[in-house]
Amino acid sequence: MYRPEEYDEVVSAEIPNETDHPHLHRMVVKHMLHGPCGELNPNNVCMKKNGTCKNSYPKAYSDETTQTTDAYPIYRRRNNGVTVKVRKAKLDNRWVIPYNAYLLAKFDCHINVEICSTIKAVKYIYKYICKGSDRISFSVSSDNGSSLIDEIDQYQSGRWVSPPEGAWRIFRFLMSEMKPAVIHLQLHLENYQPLTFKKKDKLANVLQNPIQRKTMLTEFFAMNRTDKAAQSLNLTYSEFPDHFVWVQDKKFWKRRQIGDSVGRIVAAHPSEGERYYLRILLSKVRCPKSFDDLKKCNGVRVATFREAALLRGYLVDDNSQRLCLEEASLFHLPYELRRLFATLLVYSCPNSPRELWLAYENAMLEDLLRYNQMTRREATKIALQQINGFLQSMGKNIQDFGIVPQEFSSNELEDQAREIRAEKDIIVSQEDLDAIFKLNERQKSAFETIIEKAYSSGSGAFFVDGPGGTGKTYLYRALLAEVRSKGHIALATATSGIAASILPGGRTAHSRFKIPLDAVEGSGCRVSKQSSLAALIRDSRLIIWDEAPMAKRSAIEALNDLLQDLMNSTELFGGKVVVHGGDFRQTLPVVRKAKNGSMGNQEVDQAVGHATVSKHTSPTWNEDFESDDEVDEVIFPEGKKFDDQFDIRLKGRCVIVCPCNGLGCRASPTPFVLKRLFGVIYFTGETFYQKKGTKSETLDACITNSPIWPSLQKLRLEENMRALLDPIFTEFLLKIGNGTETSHKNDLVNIPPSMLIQTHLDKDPLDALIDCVYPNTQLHSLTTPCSLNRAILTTKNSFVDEINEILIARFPGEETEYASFDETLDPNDQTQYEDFLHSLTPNGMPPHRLVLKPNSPIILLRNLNPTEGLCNGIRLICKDLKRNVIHAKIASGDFAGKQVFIHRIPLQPLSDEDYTVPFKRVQFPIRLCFAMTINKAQGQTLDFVGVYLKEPVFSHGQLYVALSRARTAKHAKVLIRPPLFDTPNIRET
Ligand SMILES: Nc1ncnc2c1ncn2[C@@H]1O[C@H](COP(=O)(O)OP(=O)(O)OP(=O)(O)O)[C@@H](O)[C@H]1O
Repeated sequence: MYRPEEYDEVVSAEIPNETDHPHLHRMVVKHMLHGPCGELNPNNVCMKKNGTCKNSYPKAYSDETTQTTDAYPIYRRRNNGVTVKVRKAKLDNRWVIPYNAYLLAKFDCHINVEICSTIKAVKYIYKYICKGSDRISFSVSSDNGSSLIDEIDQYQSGRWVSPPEGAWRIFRFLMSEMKPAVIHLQLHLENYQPLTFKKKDKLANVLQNPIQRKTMLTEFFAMNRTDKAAQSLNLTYSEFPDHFVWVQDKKFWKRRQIGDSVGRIVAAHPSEGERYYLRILLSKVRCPKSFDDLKKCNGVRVATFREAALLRGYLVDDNSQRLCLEEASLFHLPYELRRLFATLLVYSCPNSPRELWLAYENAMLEDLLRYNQMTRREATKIALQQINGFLQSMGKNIQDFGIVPQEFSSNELEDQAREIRAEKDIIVSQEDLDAIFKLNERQKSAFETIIEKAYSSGSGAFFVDGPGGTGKTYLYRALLAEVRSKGHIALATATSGIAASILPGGRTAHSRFKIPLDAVEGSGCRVSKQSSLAALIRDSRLIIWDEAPMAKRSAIEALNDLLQDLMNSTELFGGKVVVHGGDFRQTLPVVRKAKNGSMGNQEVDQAVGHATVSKHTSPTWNEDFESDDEVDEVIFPEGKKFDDQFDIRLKGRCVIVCPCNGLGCRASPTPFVLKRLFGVIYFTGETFYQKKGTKSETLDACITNSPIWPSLQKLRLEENMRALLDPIFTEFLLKIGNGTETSHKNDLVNIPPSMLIQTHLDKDPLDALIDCVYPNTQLHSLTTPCSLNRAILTTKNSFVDEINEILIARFPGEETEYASFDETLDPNDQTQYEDFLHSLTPNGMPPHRLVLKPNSPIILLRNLNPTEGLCNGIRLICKDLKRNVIHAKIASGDFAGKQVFIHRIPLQPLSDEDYTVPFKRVQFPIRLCFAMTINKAQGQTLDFVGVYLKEPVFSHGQLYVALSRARTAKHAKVLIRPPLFDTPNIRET
């Protein structure tokens, strides 16, 4: 479909090379170029009245192909100086029309090619096939300047059949083909199927003819009733065409022998009512035997498909908060019920909180009335105070929800001493007290330095730096135990919820000090000087902030300002003893590439780095990298000079650089991973992106750039305590961590063969890995929950899902399926994209189809209520799986053993995720966690670690994090797939 005047065909310099396209070897490849237009040829047919090309040629140069938010991608057009002459004009890469070299070479003719880069571009597949030069509008006019203009008369629509099309039509060749075939599955309510009949047919006969009444849907039900194969396959309606073929003339399904197809139930709009709800049921319910069967669930029969969808949990029930509390109240855990009520208020925004409170007031007061023998007023006051406490830890106040009865004044529900009492109530474990005497030399020296300051009432600001496993957490626990056991207050905080949950009484620093999540320079903590929190902070002897390198420096500076203000002192941190800690080696969250300049969520909204790099000074760019716009210059640590060996290897799109382990160099994040800088390997994470367009903000973001940084006393831990039992393994880990392990071409490092799963055995290697990590005895022990201190770690969420699916199928017990309700933000998109949205599992979101069994391990994906242990990354064991609430037990960290309720919440993909259809998913914020990503495992010590490398790790740092979760080499197994010869990062010796 082209117009010869518009496009030219030339042999261009951009012939794909042999490595990219081995099949093109020695073929002459022609490329299509847009004919010269604009200044080069103002009369070209593509020119619009305003003097621009209607196809926007010449396009801009671009180093890489990138996907844009609208339909077309921006293709790679490198400014490599190569030009070709076309009709006397010199054209370069900006004029090349998207092409496929193979097709051009094979058919030797013009063939336009576009990449359908987004779901919104799919329409082009259909549009381009149906549109074209065979239909035109044309006008006939004479040159004699006749004044009468009759547009209707003049304009005609004509159809032009070209000779090739004529030939194809005469010979009945296929004009287009679609593979695999998409089968449109009929959708109709009972007895509402369309009937076709001829004029002369008698209606009574038509109605009585059983064949006439048959449709794909009625026969799908019939097959499920009668056909053994259909029953054992247990399929949904959309899956049915994968295994059966519809015979249209005889109207029956027969077993598929060859080929494949995709089943799509025809769309129904929510406004169609029952037909829409029938479609929801048909897309989810397996092996339904009749319309009536769809209306039954757990022995209950309802009257409508809507009710059935609600009953099965496929729709958000207006009543869902009530049902959730109803189900949770059956467990008689009133304290937990109060916490659940508070999270429901915050996350599910009920229409009438007061009615909800009144309906479940009795259940929520049960323990206070029965065991504490309080009056009803006293019990209500305590319950509301507690609920207010939960709400306040989530940044809300009970007064915002209108549930407080009039007889209570607002002051009455503010428990002034709550903060201090809660801190004093923290139980110091014997284990932590014993740790004080088990500290190694470095830990002991750090411990004494810090404690000496804490007891002398002198000021002290520290940074505890040590590779993973050197006992930083162990040291913090010993410090907390020492101070608390003497009756003093010690505040334990961390940047992320999961790190906070490992510390006794740990809270995220943001929630503890009320630091705004989007803290920018000068933004203050929201703590009033008269509040109980202010009193608590003033009273504290010690403040610990773990994972400080992951926090923005503005947050740490905000704490400094807060303490100076509360203590009326200009000393650093108001003269308090504050211990920061962390490990610059591990994979660190970095600022993501955010659309519209907005930041990602708190946990990924970080940036740490220690050098910036400029395009002109960088000797070797890895061409695979996305973009280098953000980089201006290299700032090296003092005394270090640029080294010719300096190799910038850009893996993924990551940002962490650490030339000096965070001690002393200038820090500034860049969108690159710098490797081998001054003989040290630097690390990066999987999916961290540089936020675009706000470089200066990001450069400023990290702790090492703060004026506070030089004043922090650095305490170093060196001995790896996690792997103490296996010194050879420890040494190997440290070498990987420090980048001194011998690496080969493409940064390959050798993994000791004893740690590898053999891939040449008869057994499927993934099965072998699974068996190592979860031997049958572990998986099938119904009495004790599956051991959670084991995990398979891998690089991507898609691999995590693959392993979780295998393991949940093997796990004993009856499965419960929770389907999410996915809603497009634009209601008009709902019908079109609903099925597509179900297929997505964006980063940090639960899947559409969540399959769980009692005792299966899960991981929480949101900070529901960190103060109560419900933080992002915490692992739990499912106990009871109710329709609207999951009763679970916290399995790790300081809150291990605590029973909690989890409810559905609305979740949206992070704003920086590139989803063309913005949507909201209502689902339980959890995932299975037999397997998890390496990044999620950071900071945890595991009894057994399986590392599944379906693709190479993104960096040695990631490998280091994965392996260092184990204590000995015996407790870590690595499966490298595919076999290693061409895997870039890891190889077997
Ligand atoms: N002095 C010690 N004596 C005995 N065991 C120790 C000691 N120090 C640390 N450990 C143990 O070593 C393991 C790793 O320690 P810890 O988790 O404190 O390290 P970390 O530096 O915080 O690691 P990461 O940075 O990976 O979170 C833990 O199992 C801990 O109990």
